[in-house]
Amino acid sequence: MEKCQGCNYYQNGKCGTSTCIVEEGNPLNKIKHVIGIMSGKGGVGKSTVTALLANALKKNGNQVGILDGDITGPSIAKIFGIKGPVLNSENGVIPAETENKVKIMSMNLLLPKESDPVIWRGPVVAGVINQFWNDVIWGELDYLLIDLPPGTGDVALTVMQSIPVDGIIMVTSPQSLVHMIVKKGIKMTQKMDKKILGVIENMSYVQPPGYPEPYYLFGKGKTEEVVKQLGLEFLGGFPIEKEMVELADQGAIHKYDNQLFKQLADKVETTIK
Ligand SMILES: Nc1ncnc2c1ncn2[C@@H]1O[C@H](COP(=O)(O)OP(=O)(O)OP(=O)(O)O)[C@@H](O)[C@H]1O
Repeated sequence: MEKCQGCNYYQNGKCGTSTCIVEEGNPLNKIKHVIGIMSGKGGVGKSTVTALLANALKKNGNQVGILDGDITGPSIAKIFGIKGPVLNSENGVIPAETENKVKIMSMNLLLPKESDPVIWRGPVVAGVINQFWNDVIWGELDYLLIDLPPGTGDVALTVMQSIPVDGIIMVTSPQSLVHMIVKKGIKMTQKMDKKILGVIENMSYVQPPGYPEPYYLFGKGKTEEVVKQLGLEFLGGFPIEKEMVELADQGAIHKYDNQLFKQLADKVETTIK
């Protein structure tokens, strides 16, 4: 895995060319659509949004996979309660499967201990993404969601250059600082000629039990305004949700249901067909 540099990737015993090309992927895979979940800044809830969207797409009757592109800070396996190691076959790596039958490939499923750090330079990390695309037997999927690491670095670049991404969903939290950083992700996506499906605001508000109105800790409507100024679609605001975090911490995020994500899944299905 550590043999190739930059856009290079290790396949069939040799490194690919240094030019970034769109990869065909494993011939055993029939992946209809690829969607990247991105944000400029860390900790805004990308992995949470990825997991909840995957659940909603699955519930709508789709075959769904999640490629955890956050190689150095993977959290997808943990919030679904999945542990490695994943199995290898002669045709490639067999992804793990969640209780609700979402396929998952994450760096944590390859590490001896989930708390072991991955201390690799960017190009090596980017190479692993290509391997997760090429060497994992995803089989037939309607949607592969890629949970990108925060920022506009090597991994985001590799995903946009070498994987046929149909669209990007941007995740932000309501603070203006995050808006500024999210704009960088939006500009990068536009430069790479990828479609932005819209922006979702996570941790929009809080509604403690017994309170009649939602409380907007960081102000109401600012994200929507910024998103509209950029000519993009605002996909809605998801609140700070105690029940969801408790389930995620127990490794049972598949048990959480939410109408906003049902709507998001419906939207994805009608936009990307
Ligand atoms: N709507 C929410 N309500 C409450 N807690 C949330 C919400 N969304 C995310 N969190 C919590 O915030 C933390 C960060 O979320 P998450 O891992 O999804 O963010 P991320 O953007 O993927 O982070 P990273 O930058 O590390 O990849 C987690 O503990 C998660 O449970």
